[in-house]
Amino acid sequence: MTSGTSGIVGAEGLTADIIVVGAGLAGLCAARTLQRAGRQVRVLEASEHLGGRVWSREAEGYTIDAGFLGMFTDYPAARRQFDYDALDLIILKPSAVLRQEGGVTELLGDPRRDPAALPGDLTASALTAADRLHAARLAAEVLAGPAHALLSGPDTSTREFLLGRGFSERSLERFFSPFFGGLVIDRELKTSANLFRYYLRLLITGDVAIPRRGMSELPRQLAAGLNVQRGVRVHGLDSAGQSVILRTSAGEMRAAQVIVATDPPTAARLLNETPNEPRPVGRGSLSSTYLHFRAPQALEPQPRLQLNARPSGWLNQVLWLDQVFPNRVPGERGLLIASLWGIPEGDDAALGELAVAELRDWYGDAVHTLDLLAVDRIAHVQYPQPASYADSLPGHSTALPNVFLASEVTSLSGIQGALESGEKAAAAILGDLEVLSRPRGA
Ligand SMILES: Cc1cc2nc3c(=O)[nH]c(=O)nc-3n(C[C@H](O)[C@H](O)[C@H](O)COP(=O)(O)OP(=O)(O)OC[C@H]3O[C@@H](n4cnc5c(N)ncnc54)[C@H](O)[C@@H]3O)c2cc1C
Repeated sequence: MTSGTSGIVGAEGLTADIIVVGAGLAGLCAARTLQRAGRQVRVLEASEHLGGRVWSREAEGYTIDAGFLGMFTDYPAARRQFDYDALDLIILKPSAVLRQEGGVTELLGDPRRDPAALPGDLTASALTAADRLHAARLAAEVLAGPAHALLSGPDTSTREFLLGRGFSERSLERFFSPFFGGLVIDRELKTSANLFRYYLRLLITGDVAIPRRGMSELPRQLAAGLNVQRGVRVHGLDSAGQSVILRTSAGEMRAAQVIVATDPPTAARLLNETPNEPRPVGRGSLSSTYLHFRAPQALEPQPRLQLNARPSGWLNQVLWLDQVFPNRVPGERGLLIASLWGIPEGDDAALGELAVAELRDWYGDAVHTLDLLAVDRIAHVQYPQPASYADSLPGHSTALPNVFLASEVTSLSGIQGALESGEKAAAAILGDLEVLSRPRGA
């Protein structure tokens, strides 16, 4: 066999003891855990950047994240894996502006940490008086017991759960759909109610934060000291006795053990998943488009996330990043990120016009100053997590001998799920039962 262009072939013809396929958060977390346990690990990454879906780049002097991402500071796995001080986190305000029909704007949030949200919390048209009482009760309920316990037990859709709790249809349409639906890319609130309650808990007890220098700080911290080979795509895996052969764009490589840490659709292919698998790795994809606009100046001084609460149109969330990250903007300029539901057809210019047409309702003719800087069309942002999705999650062992899975798809779609899966895939190799028995979401 050949070892690949820069493979270091070990005594048994191995390129490395362990090869991790994919340098997203799951793969990097698994690789770091194994390397710290004394294993020889190599990470192969198809793209030229670290972090998979979590990364930032420079565009004409602006630092932009590939999409709008934030980390819940109370993710238990993030607390274990990251040095928060070194990440230099900027905490987003725990509130959001709801843009309702007819040009009405309503600020809602946690009044303890953002007192400006108090009047909206008390009077916003999105909530009835009864909704406010139900919300207070729900908040108290999710605070009882550990956060991860909210992920287990009987499940239903968020929509059914909220209606069952007495929340009004109006609150679902005008508040919960733009707020939680916008987060999980599911306007209809079909997503698991257990997941909703888990996220609600984390939002009450912690913050949403983004590193000052960009989301790339997360993978950079995990990857320090690791052997990561970029630009190497793995096309297939073959079992070979006690080892695994990897067919890659840089030739064949061989490892005693392999961790597949790609996005779920690719992982399903590499693991030769067949249809009707009871615990599928490929579970579909929710997609989204992100438009980055610059402007001579921000069109408003709002440092909070803005949620489009109108039930139609393409616009989902909007944030003026220059108000939160002045360091990412050259000079006194505006930088706006707008997310769209799905991936509309059309070239960049057409998508820019689509977003500007909807933003015109917010900012009037001043939208002519918006200049499209970059577009990210992301086919797999998350996988759908409907009611009871967790009943059929795959584990870390696979049908291929010596091949393990580290992926958000083993837990929940997000940074917690990715890190947790990296920890557990490594634990499966190391035989670390304590980590393996940690509950999902803990
Ligand atoms: C725009 C956006 C916003 C998000 N917002 C949030 C948020 O606010 N909070 C949150 O918690 N989560 C959020 N998420 C989800 C979160 O980013 C993911 O759940 C998490 O990063 C998944 O990590 P991963 O390592 O499992 O997969 P990935 O990040 O997909 O990493 C997989 C890696 O494998 C590589 N790869 C793929 N195929 C191959 C191959 N054949 N050979 C070699 N390498 C390969 C890829 O290039 C990639 O680097 C968001 C995601 C996106 C895209």
